[in-house]
Amino acid sequence: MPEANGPLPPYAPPSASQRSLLRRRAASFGHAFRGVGMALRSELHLQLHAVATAVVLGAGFYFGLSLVEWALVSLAVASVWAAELFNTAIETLTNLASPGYHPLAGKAKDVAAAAVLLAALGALAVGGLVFGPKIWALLPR
Ligand SMILES: Nc1ncnc2c1ncn2[C@@H]1O[C@H](COP(=O)(O)OP(=O)(O)OP(=O)(O)O)[C@@H](O)[C@H]1O
Repeated sequence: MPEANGPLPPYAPPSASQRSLLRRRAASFGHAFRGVGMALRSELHLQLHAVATAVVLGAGFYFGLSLVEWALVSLAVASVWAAELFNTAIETLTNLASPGYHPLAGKAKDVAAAAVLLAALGALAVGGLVFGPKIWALLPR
């Protein structure tokens, strides 16, 4: 480990194994973005989330949220997106594994949907607590 302000170690170009690691990491990001794109194209719920996210970000800038408020809103928005994406993945796998009716398939889908509901309720609570007082203050009295 070089001393602070000490001489920098000589530049070593990434080795072949490091380059392939970087390529794999970059490919993983590509797969993840492709997953978001595919889910967005097929799922109406996610399209609505995209609109809701744009509205929330716009409202956040309009009201000039504090850093902590931005952190809470970001977590709430991300948790709903994550829950929806997991739900889509579980629905897709369930349809593949059990195209016909099966109580376990129904259970998997219901539990995945419950996770979305929970994330959405949490986001609603955060949205109400962060934006509620600001909107209230704008209302004419
Ligand atoms: N293969 C199945 N076997 C048993 N029950 C199922 C099956 N598929 C769906 N269900 C039941 O029907 C409900 C709705 O399933 P569906 O696949 O239509 O999901 P959804 O919530 O309408 O999804 P989305 O609207 O996001 O596509 C499930 O939550 C589950 O209770």
